[in-house]
Parts: sequence; structure tokens; C-alpha cells
Amino acid sequence: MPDSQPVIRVRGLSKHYGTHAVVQDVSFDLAAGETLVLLGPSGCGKTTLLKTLNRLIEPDAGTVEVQGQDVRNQRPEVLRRGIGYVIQQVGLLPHLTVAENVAVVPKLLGHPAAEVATRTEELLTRLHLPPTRYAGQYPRQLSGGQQQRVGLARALAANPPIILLDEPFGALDPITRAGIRREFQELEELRQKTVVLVTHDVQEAFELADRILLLDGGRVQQLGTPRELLFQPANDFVRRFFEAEQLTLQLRTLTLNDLLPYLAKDTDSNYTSSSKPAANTIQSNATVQQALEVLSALPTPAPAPVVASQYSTEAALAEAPGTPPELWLLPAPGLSAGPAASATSQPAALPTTAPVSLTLPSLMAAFGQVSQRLQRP
Ligand SMILES: Nc1ncnc2c1ncn2[C@@H]1O[C@H](COP(=O)(O)OP(=O)(O)OP(=O)(O)O)[C@@H](O)[C@H]1O
Repeated sequence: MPDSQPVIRVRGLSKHYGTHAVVQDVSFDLAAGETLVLLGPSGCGKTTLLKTLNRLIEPDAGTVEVQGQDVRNQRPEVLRRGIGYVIQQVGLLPHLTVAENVAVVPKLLGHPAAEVATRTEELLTRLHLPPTRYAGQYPRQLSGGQQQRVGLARALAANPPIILLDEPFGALDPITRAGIRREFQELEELRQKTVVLVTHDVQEAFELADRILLLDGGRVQQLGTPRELLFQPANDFVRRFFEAEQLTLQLRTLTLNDLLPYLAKDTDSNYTSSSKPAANTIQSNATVQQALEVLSALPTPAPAPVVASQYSTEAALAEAPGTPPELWLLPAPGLSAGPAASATSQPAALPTTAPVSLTLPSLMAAFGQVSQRLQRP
């Protein structure tokens, strides 16, 4: 945890409905710019916990501090103006245009009209809704994915430092959902925000989270990075929760840095940092999943043309079998090659060691070794 004061600080938070304990003794700190994902099975208390942060729900016990101030000392409507909120149902106002929907909060806050208009245009453009086409449309004229983007633009419009998102992609089909998630990750604006996101989708949690808070029955089962939850589960519930998706989660979590010790170096190469391979390179902080996607997309070179009168087919294939697709891995200086290396390492710079050639078989073999080693109790 960084030295600076947490943006959100939760201590001993509990909420009951009758005898039903929905949130039980939850505590966590959230640093500026961090994305925390609240994950867990249906009914485990994710939404209730999220809503205590902006006082849509009042807890029975415990405290929530936002920017160092107990939220009970702030008027709910003032508190909420500083916290963007996006829900699955989007909640756009049907009688207002897209631009008017986005402008609601900045107008309430009394921002000058010209500033609001510029900001709205900027956000719509960044969220792939060109204002010339969409600003004057009404919510009913948009697809679900487009409405979701307007919802996000609206939450960002007043530039709040904190954004709460409750299953923001939940109503979308899987393909739209994956696309919007990617856009969401690439949105520079959001990277600087402190984000709390509710989902029950494990893959989504692993894609978006800096840390995950896994709940069951209102209790925290584990709070940690995706890597920690996957490879150092705190209890059987955590282990079982990720069991069915182990392989895909590991592919998304392990990076090529983790695999480096298990990938053979190309010692025969005359490669130097000033003559790096012209094509097909990948940086060592890419995930195994990303490397697989790049490798699978590479064309397999065709065998050399066979001249039937001179060669038998076997002889021709033996001479020119068509090498498997290959990538050159650029190791990053100063990055640990061990399993402790962060999946969110900075992009690699120029290599300082011999390059490493990656093929599908070498990648999968190294992945198998690292995966086995990390899962050993
Ligand atoms: N106002 C309420 N009155 C009584 N019980 C409630 C109320 N709101 C929520 N609950 C109960 O509290 C539990 C937690 O609800 P919550 O919506 O926080 O769970 P969740 O983890 O977000 O679930 P989901 O993923 O299904 O949305 C559920 O069992 C729910 O039925």
C-alpha cells in the first residue's frame, strides 16, 4: 500500500437485513488510481457493499472514509457529485438526448455551458460515439453497448476522482462485452481514476482488476492481486472459486517474463540490440494469452515450390518443410524473470540479453512448467 492517504478507506463495515448478515466486517484501503473489483457469487453482498461507498445504503456498523472524510459527515448528494456511478440498467433519461444525458451532472454543478459542451464532445468522441452522429440522438435510438458507453461518459463528465461501476457490462452480449471491456481498459481517463467495479464474471475481474476483493456470504474471503488469488488462495473457497477457469486465468495472468527461465535462448543468433529482428517481436511483459493470440495470427510460411520433375514430394518437404510461426521475445532490462514479476509490469525497453525465439510448442512447454511450479503447495 502506498504511503499516501487512501482515497477510500473502509473499516469493519457490516449490514444486516433482519437476521440476514449481508456484509460482515469488511475492511479495505484503496489507493488513488487503483481498480478494485468486488467479486463473488450471486447474493454475496457486492452491490450492497458498493452502495455503502456513496451512501445509497447506510451500514449498521463500521466506517467509510472518502478522501480522508467520514462519509456520514457529508451530505449524500454532495458526496455523490464527486463519485461517478454506473449501473447495469444504465439509467439514461429517455426524454434527453445523448449530449444532454452526459451533461446532467456538470450542469448541476454549475459548470459553464461552453465548458460542458466541449467536455461532452470530447467524451463522446473518446468513447467511439462521434458527436455529429450521436449527440442529438435519444437513448432508445442506441444499441445496448452504445447506451452503456453513454452511461460511462455521463459518469466521467464532471471528472470525478472516483468511479463506482455495478455490473456495467452485464446486460451486453459476450462479444460486445469483450469489446467494451477493451475500450474501457484503454481509456486513459479511467486509468487515472480510483475505480470500484462489481462483477460476478471471473474473467472480467482478472482483466480489469489491480486487486480483487472476493466475497462469500458477506465476508471477505481474500483481498489481493489476481495473481495472489490464483496462486496463493487463502482458503478452499478461493481455490474452488477459480478452479473451473484455472487454465484461462493462468494464461491471462502469467507473463512472458515468468516463462523466460524456461524458454531456450537463441545462442546462435547474431542478433544484437542494434539489429533487432525486423518483424514479429513481442515484449516480455505480454501475457501468455497475448503471445498465443499473436502467434496464432502469424501466417505459416508456405513450403518452397516443388518442381515435380526434379524432386519427389518427400524430398521437397524435407528440404523446405515450412518453419512454424515464430516470435522474437524482447526481454526487458531490470525486470524480474521469476514468478514474482508483476503482470502489470511496465512495457519492456530494448533487450540487453540474447533474444528468445518463441514458437507455439516452446511457449506451451514453458507455460506448463511454470504453471506446475507455481501451483505446487
Ligand atoms: N433491501 C433489501 N432487503 C432485504 N434483503 C436485501 C435487500 N437488498 C439486498 N438484500 C439481500 O442481500 C443479499 C446481498 O445482495 P446484493 O445485491 O448485495 O448481492 P450481490 O452480490 O450484488 O448479488 P448479485 O450478483 O446477484 O447482484 C441478497 O441475499 C439480497 O437478497
